[in-house]
Amino acid sequence: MTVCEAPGKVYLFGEHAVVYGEPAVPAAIERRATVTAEPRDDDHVRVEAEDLSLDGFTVEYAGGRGERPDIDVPTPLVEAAMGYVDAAVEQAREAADAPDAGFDITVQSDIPLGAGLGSSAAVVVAGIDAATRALGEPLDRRELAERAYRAEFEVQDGQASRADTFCSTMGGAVRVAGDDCEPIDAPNLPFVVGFDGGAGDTGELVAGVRELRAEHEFAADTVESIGDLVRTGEALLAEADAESDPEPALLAELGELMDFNHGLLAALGVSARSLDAMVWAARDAGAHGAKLTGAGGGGCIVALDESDATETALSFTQGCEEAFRAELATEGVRVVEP
Ligand SMILES: Nc1ncnc2c1ncn2[C@@H]1O[C@H](COP(=O)(O)OP(=O)(O)OP(=O)(O)O)[C@@H](O)[C@H]1O
Ligand SMILES: C[C@@](O)(CCO)CC(=O)[O-]
Ligand SMILES: [Mg+2]
Repeated sequence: MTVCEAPGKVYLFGEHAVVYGEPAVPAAIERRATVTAEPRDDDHVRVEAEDLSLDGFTVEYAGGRGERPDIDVPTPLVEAAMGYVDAAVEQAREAADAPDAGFDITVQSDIPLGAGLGSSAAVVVAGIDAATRALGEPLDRRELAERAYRAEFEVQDGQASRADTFCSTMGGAVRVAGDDCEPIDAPNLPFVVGFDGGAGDTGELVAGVRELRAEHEFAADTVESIGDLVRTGEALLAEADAESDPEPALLAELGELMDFNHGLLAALGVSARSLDAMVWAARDAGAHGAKLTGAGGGGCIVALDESDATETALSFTQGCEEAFRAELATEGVRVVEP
């Protein structure tokens, strides 16, 4: 039995624009998905994922005792729920050159699903790592990250960047632009997360931005402007001392860029009333800056605040279900049991 765990992430800036080759800077956070993989004697895959729940289904039964009910769960729902685990198993089989390998897989996670904290990437990264190790074919981290990207790319119908999967694999803060992925030195930033209890569909939201961008030059310019602000942010991080606490002036400048980034994401149509409400609550509480994180549509915002004020304000904000401080996860995917 092999157990691996991989972290979720917040975007300091650059989500969505990163899909079109602009740079982005995500940072891994100490919320993890844990995947257990146990090889089987046959080629079946059995998945236990207790965090996945279906909204509703129909059961049909003839009444005879001992007969199995026919449970009607719409195929797209099952596919949506299972897609990432399935794609991770496929990548592991291919990497280990074991097309018929079967597994018992268990997924547990403290990353909310579809909320912008990279739950899909964490599940895919930990899943591929656990399954390849269970087959005795561990991958180096670059190859693991690349395969995890391919899995997300496939499930999201070609609408994915390498940012989430690379960040979850490596841990810490990273910079991703196209296929250029590098860990970067960044000071330990005081991230506070607000979660509205909801979710957004990453594939759909990315497709929406893609359409807008194709239709209007000003939308394409907006995507480019996000890239410009990320380049400004990167330069600030490069000058900062990664070993000591961030200077107030750095936090103020990063915060300003985060505020700007949220405005541009909202212009691209990926914010939501609940996300805007949490962003404003954070700013009113004195956060250096606040923005939605990840695909948007619902889910989480991230703010910068070294004091408790933002977390407290968010916990009293209507529409915010949970507020918490997110510590930087300096270690990416790791083995819990060999
Ligand atoms: N604990 C889990 N168990 C099984 N599958 C999971 C789990 N967590 C996430 N997933 C898979 O990931 C999907 C959510 O991925 P999606 O990309 O939409 O959101 P996200 O990764 O949380 O947010 P974002 O991509 O915006 O950062 C779920 O529908 C499910 O298929
Ligand atoms: C919206 C997006 O940029 C981030 C989702 O966490 C999509 C991606 O990069 O794959
Ligand atoms: Mg995702």
